[in-house]
Amino acid sequence: MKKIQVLLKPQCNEEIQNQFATKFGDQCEFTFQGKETEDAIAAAEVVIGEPEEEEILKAENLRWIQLTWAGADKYTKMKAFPTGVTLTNASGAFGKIISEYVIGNIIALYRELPNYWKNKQKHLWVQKRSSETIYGKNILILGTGDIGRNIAYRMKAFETHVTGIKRTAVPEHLQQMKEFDEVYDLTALDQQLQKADIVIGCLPGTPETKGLLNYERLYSMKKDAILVNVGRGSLIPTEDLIRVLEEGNLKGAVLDVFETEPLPETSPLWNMENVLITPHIAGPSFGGNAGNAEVQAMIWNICMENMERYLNGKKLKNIVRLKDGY
Ligand SMILES: NC(=O)C1=CN([C@@H]2O[C@H](COP(=O)(O)OP(=O)(O)OC[C@H]3O[C@@H](n4cnc5c(N)ncnc54)[C@H](O)[C@@H]3O)[C@@H](O)[C@H]2O)C=CC1
Ligand SMILES: O=C(O)C(=O)COP(=O)(O)O
Repeated sequence: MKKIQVLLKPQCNEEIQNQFATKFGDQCEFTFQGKETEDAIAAAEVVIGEPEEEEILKAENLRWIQLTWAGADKYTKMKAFPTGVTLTNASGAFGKIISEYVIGNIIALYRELPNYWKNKQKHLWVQKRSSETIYGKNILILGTGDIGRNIAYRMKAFETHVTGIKRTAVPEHLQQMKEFDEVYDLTALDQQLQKADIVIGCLPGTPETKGLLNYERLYSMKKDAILVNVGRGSLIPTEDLIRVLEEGNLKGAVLDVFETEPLPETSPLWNMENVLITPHIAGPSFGGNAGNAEVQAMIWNICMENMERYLNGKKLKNIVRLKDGY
């Protein structure tokens, strides 16, 4: 029997390589990271990881790409994504780590911790009056997927009121999604934005989410509200956010993702004391930074479960719908 050619793009230690070989070696031949030749790319039926656009176009036998990221926008935006190739993502692996990032940064902003970090460097003992709590706040979470639910679940421990916004009409059973106090579809966004103390974006980058939090919507938020974005930067037009912050119409922001990444050196956001910025590290996979062992284990589990499904002709999990970009 001819073996299925599988290209594994992310860094993949010996243990993982052995697991793939032991589980699937009878049916598959693997090319691991760093060993990918032109021939291996052309022959690949399956790619696990994030192939470059030109690799996808060269892979004439390609049937399935299993991303190790949750965000699929790099691929759904491709003009010539080959028909007949199934795209699946790694949603399910990032919720826990990102929710810790979100809560930690909200507390840092509320208690003005960066100010104390600066003072520490100067050996300065200066007490400020910033003592805002998460307790009792209205939290609005845009996107009720893995990340949104994990944030909601943890926010409940702070005795908050948590509202979720999802894409489509809310069936009755979802109106009672246990992590949320309330769940609405997108038509409720404008009304809910006005009530929230903390708005958290954990939406995929799609044509529908692009520019959703525009100037008018940001302006409609409470003046002492804060905004967090850990989904995709395309949700918030940067110029609109800068304007609303410069006008003092938002208390502050926690931003891990941006319309343009890296965030340009000249962006006024860098100089704003009430804006916390990180360079797209909230939910690390195998990218530029070293990553987190638990997250990576969850990603490999998703990949291996789907590999098993693929080989057994079962429906894959986490299929990304190319037509609406998510
Ligand atoms: N900052 C970082 O390091 C990371 C960012 N991400 C981003 O976070 C996004 C979400 O990740 P997961 O929660 O794992 O994905 P998920 O697929 O589990 O959840 C996405 C949620 O967004 C909702 N949604 C989609 N389009 C919508 C719309 N137009 N309006 C309202 N709701 C909509 C869906 O209903 C779903 O509940 C990813 O697509 C990715 O872009 C993911 C991992 C790391
Ligand atoms: O999974 C995603 O969508 C991410 O944004 C993860 O990004 P990273 O792997 O840290 O480059």
